[in-house]
Amino acid sequence: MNTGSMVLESEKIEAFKEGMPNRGGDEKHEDKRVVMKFGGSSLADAERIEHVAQLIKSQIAIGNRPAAVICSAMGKTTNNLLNAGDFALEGRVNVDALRTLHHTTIKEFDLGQHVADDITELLNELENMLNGVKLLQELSPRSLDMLVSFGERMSIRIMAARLNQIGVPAEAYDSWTIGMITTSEFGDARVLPSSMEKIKNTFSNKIDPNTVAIVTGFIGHTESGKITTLGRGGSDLTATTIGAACSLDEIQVWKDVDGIMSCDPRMVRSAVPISRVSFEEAAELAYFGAKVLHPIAMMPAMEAQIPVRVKNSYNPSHPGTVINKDRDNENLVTAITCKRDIQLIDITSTRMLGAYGFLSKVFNTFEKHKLSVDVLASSEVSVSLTLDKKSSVYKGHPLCDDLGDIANIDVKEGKAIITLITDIKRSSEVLATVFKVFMEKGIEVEMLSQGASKVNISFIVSDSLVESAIHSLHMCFFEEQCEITMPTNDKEV
Ligand SMILES: Nc1ncnc2c1ncn2[C@@H]1O[C@H](COP(=O)(O)OP(=O)(O)O)[C@@H](O)[C@H]1O
Ligand SMILES: N[C@@H](CC(=O)OP(=O)(O)O)C(=O)O
Repeated sequence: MNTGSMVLESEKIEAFKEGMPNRGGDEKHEDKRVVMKFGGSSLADAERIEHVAQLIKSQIAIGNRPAAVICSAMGKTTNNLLNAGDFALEGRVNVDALRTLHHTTIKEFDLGQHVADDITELLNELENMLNGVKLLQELSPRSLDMLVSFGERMSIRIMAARLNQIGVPAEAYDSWTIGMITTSEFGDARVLPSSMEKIKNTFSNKIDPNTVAIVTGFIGHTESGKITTLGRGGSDLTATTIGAACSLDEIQVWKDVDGIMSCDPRMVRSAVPISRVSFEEAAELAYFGAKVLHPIAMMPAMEAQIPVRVKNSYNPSHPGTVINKDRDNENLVTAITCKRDIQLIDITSTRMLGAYGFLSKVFNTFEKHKLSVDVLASSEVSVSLTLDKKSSVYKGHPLCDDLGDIANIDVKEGKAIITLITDIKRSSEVLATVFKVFMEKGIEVEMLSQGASKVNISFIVSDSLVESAIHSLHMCFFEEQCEITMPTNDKEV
């Protein structure tokens, strides 16, 4: 694809500004001020970037005006940067694939020498850094954050240049230059509350409201200027933080699906989009496997009471899913999700300690080893819990040594968590229906937990049964509306 003419033409931009809605004057304006976020899959190559750029332009034309557009790194760039770090530790430094991806995109659009020079400078800096890693044989969490930051720093420059080229005034900003300041927990930093005021001031006083700020998702700075990341998938959090700081009308997360679906559409082809969910439901869905949105990303929007809309960049006229304060859904079940290949750990007290001492020792030990538990069920003398792949416990793991004197530990592999986001006031109906389906399909439930957050019910089953279980549940709750026979109260008959 060659887009032909290049260079930001100021007349084109002026003409576009004039055509822009909400441009001052006496008319009544009904524009929506929004933040738009585009993930790596929407920015995978020149063709996708072009699609997003044209989409932004056409959205502006209909009054959907982005104060900021948050971009993730192109395609699988973050993973490729992490791999490049591992290779450097093994003595190999090679950024050829990243050079090719970014420079090919620049050439396809004919974005000009200064954009090419900016990207070359970043790639050279990256290469120097990898040579340092190779030499020092060290890649600390702080260095890893700097390493992966190059992905977003390159993608925003390309996106801003392409927007300017098609007549949408845009400027690229590394997030710290607009006030995104974080804690120094490298790899999983938190946005500092003081960022809100800083971001608000930047947008009110420093950024021309007629210019779209193209901002790096996922990355920030500590107060002392070290680059940090907000955890994988953290660009959603950048978007909600900016939306909340600037009190925008809506936070839009653009994907390749018609919103949050009743189930992962890659697993269940008949999955349907959900029109509305609450923040709480969306957070639980994300936490329990539907990787549509980063779970922590909901917080700023929830606190500022700003709706988040998940939209499809390939079907922009579809309203998508609105995530808002309250549950507004008649369905018994809002969505079904699963987390696969997890461990189920049974910890049974050898009765050396009373119930209180036993539970506190178990939880303290998990905390000590930084093992994060997803689902838990307990009795006075035993605790069953699940751990995901990232934090699995193996034979001889220090956790087993630490708990060995008070408990027997049984680790079961190959399990899956199926989570139903439901109207918890109707949990008996949900449970009756689920067990009817599972009995018909011969699916054994190994553990069950009803979340205290009041919107989810989780079932632990063998991973080999998960697809059949999910298909049957989806069919029942979303396709056939299967009948449940509730017990009647007619004992005297
Ligand atoms: N419940 C769900 N609703 C919508 N999409 C889902 C769901 N579960 C999994 N997905 C998958 O998530 C994908 C979008 O997430 P992702 O690829 O991480 O987006 P991006 O890189 O654009 O941020 C969709 O293409 C879809 O296949
Ligand atoms: N690029 C980062 C941040 C991010 O949010 O990406 P995406 O929006 O593609 O999930 C990552 O891969 O984790």
